[in-house]
Amino acid sequence: MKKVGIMGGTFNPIHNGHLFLAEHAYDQAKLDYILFMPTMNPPHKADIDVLSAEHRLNMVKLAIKDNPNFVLSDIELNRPGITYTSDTLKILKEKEPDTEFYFIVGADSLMMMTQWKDPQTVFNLSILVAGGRENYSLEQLRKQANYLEKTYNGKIILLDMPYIGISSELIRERIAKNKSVRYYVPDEVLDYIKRHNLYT
Ligand SMILES: Nc1ncnc2c1ncn2[C@@H]1O[C@H](COP(=O)(O)OP(=O)(O)OP(=O)(O)O)[C@@H](O)[C@H]1O
Ligand SMILES: O=C(O)c1ccc[n+]([C@@H]2O[C@H](COP(=O)([O-])O)[C@@H](O)[C@H]2O)c1
Repeated sequence: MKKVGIMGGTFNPIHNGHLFLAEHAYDQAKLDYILFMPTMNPPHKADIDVLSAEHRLNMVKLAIKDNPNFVLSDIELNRPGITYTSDTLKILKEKEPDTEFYFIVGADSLMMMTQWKDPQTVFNLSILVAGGRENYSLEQLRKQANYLEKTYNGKIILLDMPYIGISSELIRERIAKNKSVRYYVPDEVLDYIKRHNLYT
């Protein structure tokens, strides 16, 4: 059975923490490849002024272009309205019923999952792969993973990986303060941000 990862995110902008998480998921869940899937109208971020989908998409393309295991998916960008993961998984599963999907998240997303739309469908149609993030202890993650597995009869793989203290918010703040974000994002993403004068 084909095993396909989904790395969903607002990617405002994509950064090395996302790539690091995806690489560990690829390796530890033994995935065939990973779809990088930028959201159009991210749930829970509707009130935040998010950069245009075009810029976010272009930066994702640049960040993953050298890795043949990372593939861009624009299916959430082509859907109007708020894009919920349960709906996306239904579409993907209908197209490829024999593929096993692995939805990749960081700790903050895992902690919020009971508030997602229709988490039961997410667990029915995918295996969750979760990586740690600073501010969340392994103990907290294990507890949440156990709770979700029991409540939704789901499966969660907790990744063994070092925590990377990078967030898109931190990058936006640093750029606004004229601080370097070199090595926070791939060099080509950095060039793109500078060329288009983003987040200043
Ligand atoms: N440094 C990181 N380590 C592990 N997971 C991460 C990291 N950064 C982001 N993620 C995960 O990647 C997914 C997409 O994240 P998103 O695009 O919202 O980035 P973010 O850095 O959390 O953004 P923001 O700071 O704007 O909230 C989420 O599931 C998030 O938990
Ligand atoms: O479906 C939901 O209700 C839902 C709620 C919050 C987040 N998500 C998904 O989780 C991924 C990470 O979200 P975010 O907001 O941290 O970028 C992204 O693919 C979102 O579409 C999904």
